[in-house]
Amino acid sequence: MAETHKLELPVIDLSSPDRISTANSIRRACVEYGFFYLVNHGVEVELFGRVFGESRKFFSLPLEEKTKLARREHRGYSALYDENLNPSSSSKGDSKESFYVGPLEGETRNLNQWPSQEVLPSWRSTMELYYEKVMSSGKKLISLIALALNLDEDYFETLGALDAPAAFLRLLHYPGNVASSDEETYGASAHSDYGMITLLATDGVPGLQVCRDKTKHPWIWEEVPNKNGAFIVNIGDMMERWTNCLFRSTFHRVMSVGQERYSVAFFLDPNEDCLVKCLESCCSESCPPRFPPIRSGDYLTERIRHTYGSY
Ligand SMILES: O=C(O)CCC(=O)C(=O)O
Ligand SMILES: [Fe+2]
Repeated sequence: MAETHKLELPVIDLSSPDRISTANSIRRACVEYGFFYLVNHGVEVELFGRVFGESRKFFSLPLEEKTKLARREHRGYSALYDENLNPSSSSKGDSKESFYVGPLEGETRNLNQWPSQEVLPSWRSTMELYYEKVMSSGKKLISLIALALNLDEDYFETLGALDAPAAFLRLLHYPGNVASSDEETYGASAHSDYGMITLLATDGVPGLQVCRDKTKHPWIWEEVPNKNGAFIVNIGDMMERWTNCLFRSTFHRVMSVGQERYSVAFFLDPNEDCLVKCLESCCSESCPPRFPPIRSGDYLTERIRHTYGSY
């Protein structure tokens, strides 16, 4: 792989007592990059270790064991090449396998699929704990994002966006040894995330790249190095729409570096019934709303259907 420039993303401290200055930094980061590192977020390094350990155990199971939990209702196992985020780039699909965990509360909680207790006894409790902890960091971050948008810090809460949020945990495994024939193989081909915000943890193996200006051709890709213990946070398309394109949902991809890689993404999306309407604080006479209001659930279902061919 040709040398790519390493991006120095802004670092946001979630526990800083100076919330106004933190909110200002978040605003700059979301306008300029759509990506930043989040530190002092409250999820312990030890828990990251356990989540990556359990993830490795699951993906090491025989394929027929994993296939018993094949993805249904956007929960469970999705095998290598199942997903093609960018159909125009490679016909084969992305060389990654993944596992989705959906909301742990509310009516849909029973749709989750779990590896059997006999095979992986600590798996479910580890993932549930991680889900809760990242959710709590994510909610704190969203109150700072509200401040960054010149809104009350509980704006999204009051709107109901954070009641039973449609948040999905996604464990990812890039085998790294997939023989690349004549076409380039992507771990994850170029895409932007669909939702509000994503909090990503990786095992430190490189490969994540962003394209800061998708309108400029040819696309220029820059590497996002891992930062130990930090989340890599990015803005999704729904948030871009909500902010009338003030915040960017930045294109990114994962290149295979010939090395196995694990990562864990947490897609924090609002309650399905939440209406996503361009925020007044992001609109003006010279910059009117660019999108009509849309129900969050309808928007996401449509996007997921487009990627997988079904929900
Ligand atoms: O694995 C990574 O580093 C990124 C994964 C990603 O972009 C995604 O699942 O949306
Ligand atoms: Fe992504």
